[in-house]
Amino acid sequence: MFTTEFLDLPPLDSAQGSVTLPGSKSISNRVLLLAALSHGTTTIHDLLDSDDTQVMLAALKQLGCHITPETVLPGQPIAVTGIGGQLPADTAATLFLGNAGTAMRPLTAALAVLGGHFEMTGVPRMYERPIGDLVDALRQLGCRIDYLRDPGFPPLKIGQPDFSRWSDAPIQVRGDVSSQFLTSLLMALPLQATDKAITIEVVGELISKPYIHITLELLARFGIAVENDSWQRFVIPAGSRYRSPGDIHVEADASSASYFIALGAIATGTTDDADADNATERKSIRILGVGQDSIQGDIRFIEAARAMGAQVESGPNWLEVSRGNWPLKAIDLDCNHIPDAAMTLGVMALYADGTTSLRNIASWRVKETDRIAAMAIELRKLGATVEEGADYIRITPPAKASDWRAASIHTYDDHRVAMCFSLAAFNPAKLPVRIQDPKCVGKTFPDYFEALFSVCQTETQHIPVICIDGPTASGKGTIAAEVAKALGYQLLDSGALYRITGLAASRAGLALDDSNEETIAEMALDLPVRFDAQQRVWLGEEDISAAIRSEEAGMNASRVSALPAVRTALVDLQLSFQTLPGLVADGRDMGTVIFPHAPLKVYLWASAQCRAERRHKQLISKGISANIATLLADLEARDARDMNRATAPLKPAEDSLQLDSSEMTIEDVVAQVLSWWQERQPFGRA
Ligand SMILES: Nc1ncnc2c1ncn2[C@@H]1O[C@H](COP(=O)(O)OP(=O)(O)OP(=O)(O)O)[C@@H](O)[C@H]1O
Ligand SMILES: Nc1ccn([C@@H]2O[C@H](COP(=O)(O)O)[C@@H](O)[C@H]2O)c(=O)n1
Repeated sequence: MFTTEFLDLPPLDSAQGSVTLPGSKSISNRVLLLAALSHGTTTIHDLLDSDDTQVMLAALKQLGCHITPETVLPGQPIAVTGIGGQLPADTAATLFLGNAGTAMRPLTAALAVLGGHFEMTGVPRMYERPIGDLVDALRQLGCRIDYLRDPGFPPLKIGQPDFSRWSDAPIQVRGDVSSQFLTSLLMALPLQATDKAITIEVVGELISKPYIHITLELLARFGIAVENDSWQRFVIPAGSRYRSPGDIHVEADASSASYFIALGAIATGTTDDADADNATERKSIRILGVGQDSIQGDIRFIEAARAMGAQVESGPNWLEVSRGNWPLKAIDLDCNHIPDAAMTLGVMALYADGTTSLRNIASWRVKETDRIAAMAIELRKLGATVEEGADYIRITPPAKASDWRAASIHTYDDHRVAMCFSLAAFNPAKLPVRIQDPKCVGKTFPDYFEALFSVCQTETQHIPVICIDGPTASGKGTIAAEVAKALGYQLLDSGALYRITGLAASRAGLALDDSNEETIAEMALDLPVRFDAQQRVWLGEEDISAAIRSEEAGMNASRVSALPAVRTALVDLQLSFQTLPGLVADGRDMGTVIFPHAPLKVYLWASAQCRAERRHKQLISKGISANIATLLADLEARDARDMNRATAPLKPAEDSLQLDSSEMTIEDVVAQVLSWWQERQPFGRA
């Protein structure tokens, strides 16, 4: 997951490949709660690991459920042993539910029926999301719920219910604000329907019926067969008792699929596809984990995408999408049946041939943010003309490529805003798009951007590179790593490649001079080298991170790096690091030879004395004894060799910015490089 302040998406060209989507949030949190309320142990496969499921899991643990393993581990099922329909008397807890509506509302209902003493808390936005209709419904039954701040909104205090006041009358709940209120009642009331049936009556038109469909399907899997009378009355039968189904699989998130369906519709061809008949390969995006058998309502996003021009094929749990009509066709659609996925249509509208109207979306206003307002503001930033109303949005795309704007998208702590606006990076003006606070995707799809980049292609020249060159111990490696971290970019420590080559050659007993130039170059071409996520360096199965960092390894690197054939052998490997979303490369010739067109080149230096002192401190801190005078002599020798060799000598690129870091702290240097970088972006300062 990208945890940077912002993520800059370079202009993207096309997309092709296959993605496996994470589990559905709606199904994951429902299954977790149902498993928790059941008798027995439920083994849940493919559970989503996200902010919202994490708060649910934490709450269930607080309520005494046994959960193994304690956190969701990739590829591993999670086992939840339920409380069997009742909590120990006087259970008390304060539950923090973040901004997870799928945790706050159903848990409130279940705990209000079970009884105990609870405080239901969350993030500030949760305290702006209505819950009054659910509380009113539960109070009809005799549940005790108080508002701790504003009436109608969390935080809430839950006490011991008094069901004696309930006359068996149907429980009434509004259906036109959020379907989560009805879902919450449907999941909580079986706990009370042990002796007699309970009827729920919906007041007003029920919105988002597909989400109720998911709830009913899952209730059936846990032994509760609710009678659905035309979506207006729901009867929970007498004798209801939650029973674990044993194993249950969570299907992939159909709302998350919408971004990749849109990607297929927008980006699997290019506008330059003049001679499609001769195209040898039909590009497509294959989506794994969800398909035509999905129980999720948002799977009907496919119909809307087809109406706009997407070509979609499907199987039970897969979809394959490619571009059909181009530009996309503008549509006018009642989106009540796909409230979440419909946001994606808002961004697809940027690529349409006219004005797209998305109607009946009032529920957008009470989601993670006011989504109608958010979409309108951000789409306008990109150059679209937008009209918004209480329950609709109308989007007219920029008239021509030059009307598009490079925008910094505010994401309102709303995962869906972040994900759908990433699709604006395919704009015909080839402008980058900045996504602020990209980690908000953690709510449902923590690795969304990684998945996106894995299937997107763009011209190499569009993938930005920041070069940091300079003499030894000037701080290049340290600064490059920090800058890459701040921007979410890849990191190339090119010196490590020469160090590895030097190590491998000296281990092979070769003299590191031109008598072995070709042999060492061949070794460099075939190095089984790998950098892992912890920045460790592997040569085959051996972790050589420490071995290549000695002063001797640095000197050996300097020797092999003076051999032109070795330098040539390592070029392709270095170029291969230039991948989405961008690269920070440190070395001696990054700006002069390897990435001559890089948009920012920094030549970082410091006085020799200062560098010798820094290296001395660095070695001492690692427990390696060192002597400043010797270090100074060694680094001056290394500088001389690096600067005076015939091929790719160390020197500032003509268009580089020089930075003397002798009197600067690491933080100062990082800030300076980032500030230079910002100055080159079209978004202005973040
Ligand atoms: N501006 C700075 N102020 C103080 N110390 C610094 C500064 N920049 C880097 N250092 C420290 O100097 C030491 C050397 O830095 P680093 O290893 O990043 O240099 P380098 O240029 O990559 O060296 P080499 O080319 O030998 O790999 C590290 O201990 C680092 O923490
Ligand atoms: N682009 C580069 C990077 C490094 N070298 C040579 O490797 C030596 C070790 O590099 P470090 O950055 O890890 O210290 C260095 O002294 C250079 O001789 C290079 O030539 N080109």
